[in-house]
Parts: sequence; structure tokens; C-alpha cells
Amino acid sequence: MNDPRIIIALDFPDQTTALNLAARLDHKLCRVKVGKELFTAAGPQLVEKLMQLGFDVFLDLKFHDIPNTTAAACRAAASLGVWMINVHALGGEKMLRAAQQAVEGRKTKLIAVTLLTSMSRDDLREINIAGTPEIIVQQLALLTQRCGLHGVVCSALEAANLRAVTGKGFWLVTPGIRASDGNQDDQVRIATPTSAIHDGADYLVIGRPITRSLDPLTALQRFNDEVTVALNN
Ligand SMILES: O=C(O)c1cc(=O)[nH]c(=O)n1[C@@H]1O[C@H](COP(=O)(O)O)[C@@H](O)[C@H]1O
Repeated sequence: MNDPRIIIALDFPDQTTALNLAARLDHKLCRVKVGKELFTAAGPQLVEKLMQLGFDVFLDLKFHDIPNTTAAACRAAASLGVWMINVHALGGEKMLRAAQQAVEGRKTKLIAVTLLTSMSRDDLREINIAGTPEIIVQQLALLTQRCGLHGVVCSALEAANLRAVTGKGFWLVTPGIRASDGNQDDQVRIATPTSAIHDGADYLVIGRPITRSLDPLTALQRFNDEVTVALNN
């Protein structure tokens, strides 16, 4: 089965720009992610169009609310027939269990965001969260696994440790991916595709390094080649 490991973040303000970019990609080499900005602007019809073009869609709305509200949102998202959706693990055990129950029996996979890759230790200290990102991410990932979700979103820097504690089969989806000579943008906890795959990441979320490239397909092919080599070594 074709299992593209790269998920392209379609972080665009409108449907036309997103579809233009999607038309320049190859759905055999990548999946796509529709986040808050694009979904707010373009809604379920855009998701439907991307699926008709052959793309698996990760609907990244990062739900975080009381259990009942989150579960209802997950049910609505899964009813679109998307490949994957997510919630914030910081919503806690009751919320995670309610969310998972809401997608039970559906084809849609549910994963949870641990700590955002833009958060540094100083950012955590500022809001009185003690401990290192690594420890907090590990606790949230183990909680997510206990609640029966399919995996977590985490920084690739945490993937090796998480793979060791969660074992195989629990998906690690890692944003904050940059080429070794790439621009960091606003990401803090970043890694290259090679180190992410070697450390146990299953899927790599990549946005601007591909979507802002003059030639997105060539950029995708380069990242994909690096992933293929890493998976075979
Ligand atoms: O859930 C996510 O996808 C996500 C979680 C996280 O911790 N950090 C993070 O960057 N993301 C998303 O991953 C994408 C990264 O995009 P680039 O920084 O442009 O590669 C964005 O769409 C973010 O919303």
C-alpha cells in the first residue's frame, strides 16, 4: 500500500491558493493538512475537493474543550471522511477518552498534540509549567496512548524517547521539519527528515519549506527522497 510519510501543511488563507498548490503536488508522494486558517475560510467543501483529487486529508483543528464539546466536534470532523484529526492532549484524560469514543468504528484516526513545537522551556516557565518539554511531552504521550488514541503530534527531537516508551504502532507525527540548510521560521524544536525518521517518526508535517518554495513539487521530491533513504537505512 502506498503510504506517503510527508504531510504538507496547506497553511493558506483561501481555497484558490490551496487548490493551486495542491495541483502542483503529487498525492502519491504526500498527504495534506488543512488547518484552522484554511478550514475557517474554505470549510468542508475544500476538504471534499482535496479528497476528490486523491489526497488523504489531515484535518488539523486541534480541538481543546470540555469532553462533550470536543467529542461532538470530533464526530463532526470524522463524518467528513478525512484520514486523520487531532485534539490537544492538554485537554486531559476525560476529554481524550470522550474524543476517542466519538471516532470509534470510523476510518478516521485521532491523534493528540503534546506540546507545540514552537514552545521552549522559557515559554513553559512563563506560564508556570514546571519540567522540561521532554518530560511533559512524555507524560502527555503516555496519557494519549492509555486513552486509546492512534498517536501524537510531537517534535522530532522527542521522537526517539517516545518511541522507546510507547513501543511500535503508536504514530509519532512530527512537525518542525527543516532541511539541514533551511530557514527555521518560528519553529523552535526542529529536526531534519533523516533524524526524524531515524528517531522513529512515522509522518512528517512540512509546510513552508515546500509550500513557499518556487518549485513545490521538486522540493517535495527532495524531502521524499531523503525520507526514503532514511527509511531504508
Ligand atoms: O499539529 C500540528 O500540525 C502542529 C503541531 C505543532 O506542535 N507544531 C506545528 O508546527 N504544527 C503544524 O505544523 C505545520 C508546520 O508548518 P511549517 O513550520 O511551515 O513547516 C503548521 O501547520 C503547524 O500548525
